[in-house]
Amino acid sequence: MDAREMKIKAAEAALAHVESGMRLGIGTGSTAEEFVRLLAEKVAQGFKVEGVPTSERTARLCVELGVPLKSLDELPQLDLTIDGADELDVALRLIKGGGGALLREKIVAAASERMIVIADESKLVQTLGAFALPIEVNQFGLVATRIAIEKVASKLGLTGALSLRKSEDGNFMTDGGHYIVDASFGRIPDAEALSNELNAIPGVVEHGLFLNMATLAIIAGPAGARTLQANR
Ligand SMILES: O=C(CO)[C@H](O)[C@H](O)COP(=O)(O)O
Repeated sequence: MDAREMKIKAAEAALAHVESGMRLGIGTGSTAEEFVRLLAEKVAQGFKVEGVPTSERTARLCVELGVPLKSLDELPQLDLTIDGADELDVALRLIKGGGGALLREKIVAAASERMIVIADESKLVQTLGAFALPIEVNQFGLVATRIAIEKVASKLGLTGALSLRKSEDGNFMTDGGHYIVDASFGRIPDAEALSNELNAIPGVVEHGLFLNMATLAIIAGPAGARTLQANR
């Protein structure tokens, strides 16, 4: 089974948790897109859902495939969000934001009663951090914010480079008009401490550590999909 087939397996298993009439948060990334494709097939057969997309990219795909959308202001309380992740551990701590949608993804997940993460097994790690942590920062004061992030990293004994994410035509810009600094820490032994410290930096708009948010993970491997339940 190749990586795409594993993503489809995880997305199929997630679809089984979706009931007609649900208000759904819809994630961003290649795994979430497999979910959107499957969801669109059900919608075409008469399944009723209303989706809130976590990015412009996801919104475009939903519109193209006929998945009905609302804004989060129209549907501020959601039943379930289905989203991918760049890394997760068995405690269902996540790193997200590889696709640059972390701010809207976190806002939508926080507005949802439940969050199901879908991923292929390559995303499951012992300790978070091999994937560079995306940190969304305000354009104003970028240098000062970088210095503040470096100070936090040093205080927590984290080493590794910070790099400003680039796109083809300059700095990568999020849907919210912010930049992303990717922090290659290698290992993040205390994700809670790092999250708290980053939250206290004014120029940090949001970061990609999603802690205590996912309620279930569906991990697909060659033998099929298995679930990990949050222990809370
Ligand atoms: O956080 C994300 C986007 O901001 C994605 O969920 C994450 O990058 C995983 O993407 P993919 O399913 O393509 O591996």
